[in-house]
Amino acid sequence: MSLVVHKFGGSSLASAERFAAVADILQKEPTAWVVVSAPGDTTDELLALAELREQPECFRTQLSELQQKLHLLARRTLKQPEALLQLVDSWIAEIAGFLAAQQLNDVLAIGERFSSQLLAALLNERGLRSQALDARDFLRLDAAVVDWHLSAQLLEPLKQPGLNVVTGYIARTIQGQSITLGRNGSDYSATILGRLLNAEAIHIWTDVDAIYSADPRKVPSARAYKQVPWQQALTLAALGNPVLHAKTLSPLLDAPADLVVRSSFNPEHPGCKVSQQSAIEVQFLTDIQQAALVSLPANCLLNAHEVAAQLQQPVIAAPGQAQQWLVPAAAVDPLLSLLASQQVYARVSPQLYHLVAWVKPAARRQKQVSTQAQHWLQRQAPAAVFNDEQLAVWLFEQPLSSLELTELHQALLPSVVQLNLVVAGTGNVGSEFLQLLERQQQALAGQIELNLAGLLNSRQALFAESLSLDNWAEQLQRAPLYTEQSLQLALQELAEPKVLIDLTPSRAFAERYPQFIQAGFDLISANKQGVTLPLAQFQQIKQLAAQQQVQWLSNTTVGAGLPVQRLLQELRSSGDTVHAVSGIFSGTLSWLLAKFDGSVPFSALLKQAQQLGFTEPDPRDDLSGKDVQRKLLVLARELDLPLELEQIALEPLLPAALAEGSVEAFWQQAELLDLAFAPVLADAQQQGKVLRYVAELRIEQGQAKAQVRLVSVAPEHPLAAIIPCDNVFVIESDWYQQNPLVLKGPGAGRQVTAGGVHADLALLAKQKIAAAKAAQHSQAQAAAWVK
Ligand SMILES: NC(=O)C1=CN([C@@H]2O[C@H](COP(=O)(O)OP(=O)(O)OC[C@H]3O[C@@H](n4cnc5c(N)ncnc54)[C@H](OP(=O)(O)O)[C@@H]3O)[C@@H](O)[C@H]2O)C=CC1
Ligand SMILES: N[C@@H](CC=O)C(=O)O
Repeated sequence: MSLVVHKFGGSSLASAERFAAVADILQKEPTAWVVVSAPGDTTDELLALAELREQPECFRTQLSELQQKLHLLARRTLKQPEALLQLVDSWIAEIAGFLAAQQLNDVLAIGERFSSQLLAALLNERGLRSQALDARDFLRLDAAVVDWHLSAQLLEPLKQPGLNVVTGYIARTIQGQSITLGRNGSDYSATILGRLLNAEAIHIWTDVDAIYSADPRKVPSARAYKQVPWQQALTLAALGNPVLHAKTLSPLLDAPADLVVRSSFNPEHPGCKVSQQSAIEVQFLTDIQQAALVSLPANCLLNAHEVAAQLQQPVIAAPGQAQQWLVPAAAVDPLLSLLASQQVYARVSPQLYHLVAWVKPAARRQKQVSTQAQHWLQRQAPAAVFNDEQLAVWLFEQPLSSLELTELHQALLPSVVQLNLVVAGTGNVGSEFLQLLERQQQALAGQIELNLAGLLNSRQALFAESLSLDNWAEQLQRAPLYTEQSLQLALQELAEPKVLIDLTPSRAFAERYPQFIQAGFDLISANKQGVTLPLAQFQQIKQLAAQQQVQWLSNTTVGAGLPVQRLLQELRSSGDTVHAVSGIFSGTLSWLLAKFDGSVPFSALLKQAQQLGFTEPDPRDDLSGKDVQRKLLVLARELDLPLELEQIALEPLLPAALAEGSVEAFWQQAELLDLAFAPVLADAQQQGKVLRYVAELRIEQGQAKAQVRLVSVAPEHPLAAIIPCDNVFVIESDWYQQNPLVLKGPGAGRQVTAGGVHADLALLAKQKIAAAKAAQHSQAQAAAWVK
């Protein structure tokens, strides 16, 4: 069974209300493991108390205040606090003795012991089976290194069903002395426990629900990430980021668990996942106020990561310079002592620097910074620059102000509008669309970021802050199976603006458009099912889209990349009235009938058309004329004609015997097509004509008459002179009566269709850019009015 370890920090346990909020969270997870820190500032108060040891009066006053504080918290949290009050009194009575015996860690342990007892008691009062566990009863460290074997052995008999609430921050040495795990020690306890229990995930509950691209107190425009790839989290941690510590991540280096940072103040938010499986691309800007540059002798083989782990301080090898290390000022002396103990004598820069590091986007591995960033750096003139594919480090002689850091952040991570893309369907059209996406991203870079945030096929779905285009197929293959509910949840959570691009052939999927619109999506469909739903259902989606002010673009549903719907829209918006639309609407049938001369069997040609990506997933949709019937309906609806599919007369090409059964069964008997088509071709050839499958919509006195059928035309007929796969749209209108308007070109295929979908996307992107500019403009105007 999947197991999650939840860790709650001091701010999540600072009051009775916070304990109640934590219990509310755990109510939904009745079999989880929980790690707790001391409530609020209790550890600092215990440390302050220890310092007052030589001043008995002050010591007694502080001790009594602490006792009262813990009593009050227990009373406010529990209905029956008596047992815990007695326990607190016994711990308080022991403090002086511990201090006299120089056992400070036993004193510090009181904070976590109190939290675990209080939370377990509260959970029991709520009817959730739970026990408090003192981590010192199982967690053993030998010279600051976890003894995994012994700890696991000691933990085994302590496990109980229900909730196990474990003290964070504290452990024991092999010799049995209490120890603490240092700064952010409870996070470390949680990941150690996660590994001991083989947990699926460790949720670190704190007061933020994201990991930011920079410290939001210094850089107000910092981006909140919902997912961070493991490797980048490690780099960020190595740089001393306060949200993630290298030590916290270390137990999970060779374990498959995810680490999730969540806010106990906003428990519905899924938080930020640090995932080993993530293929997303994020970047960070982080700084260290006072850093020294340490130069090591050329023959020194020490590794900065290992030294950092030993010192529990950030020690970073300067990118591209293994013998030059960067360390915070406070770590210089401990580092020099450690080096000296190994006969390594290093040179330390005479001055301290303000270090600014840029953790680069993982997928693009940029070596160059943007021109804007280059200009900024020229102006600021850093004293030293180190750069490799993953990290850039600049050393400045003066500290950078918050404004300067914000400028650099803006230059490195420009805040252009981001449009989140979810692509449904990764077959012929979908994979070609993804192939073309990078070029479109680059073409629109600086104006809008076309961010691939979700991908799905009929089984699996993959969502992330930003998906890499390099290996989307492998990523999707490894992604979990989804249900309707899980998919809807993931779609709902995605930030707006967002567009769902439907490249599936599925009617069931198209019937979910109202849900997608309600979740805030614009829609782009190559799938014809949505635009050809029964009229009432279609109109309901159109109305909903209008109400929610989202777009529904579907230009590729007819003529693939040919802009036939847009042409009709333009004519109508210019005051013209369309009287008829006719022509060849099927790329597959156009190709087959132009190629079919009897030299190659019809069934073999059909197979080729499928391989070329022209046919529908089920080619009977093409042969039956249904696909053409649908396309004619789409154009009729574009002209606001209230037509249903069944009102379009259809003459199928497909022999009735092949209409039933699976696609596989159809392909097995496809030679029946050869028998059916040979006489049709012979008949046309005898008359000196060619075969064409045509569609026609005529509007006479407000009444629409529509039909799709096979015809034979003379070689001089306009529909005879085509290149195989061409679609031809003949439009008759007030202004194009004698000489109709003709649109002609390839009407099927991966590239033209994917290109057409990109044309819809570019149109939508332009609208989003314009909307963002309009919003900025009105904000600026509002600001001017306020002044
Ligand atoms: N080919 C062309 O020239 C043109 C095609 N179109 C339209 O584009 C669409 C895609 O065509 P094409 O790429 O050739 O088809 P493919 O069969 O090659 O790919 C279809 C994709 O849709 C996925 N899919 C099927 N059902 C669902 C569902 N219910 N939910 C999510 N995903 C689903 C499939 O998943 P899985 O991989 O799991 O099977 C597959 O990835 C069709 O609607 C077609 O009519 C429009 C204009 C031109
Ligand atoms: N199968 C269709 C593809 C485009 O819609 C066709 O052949 O026209």
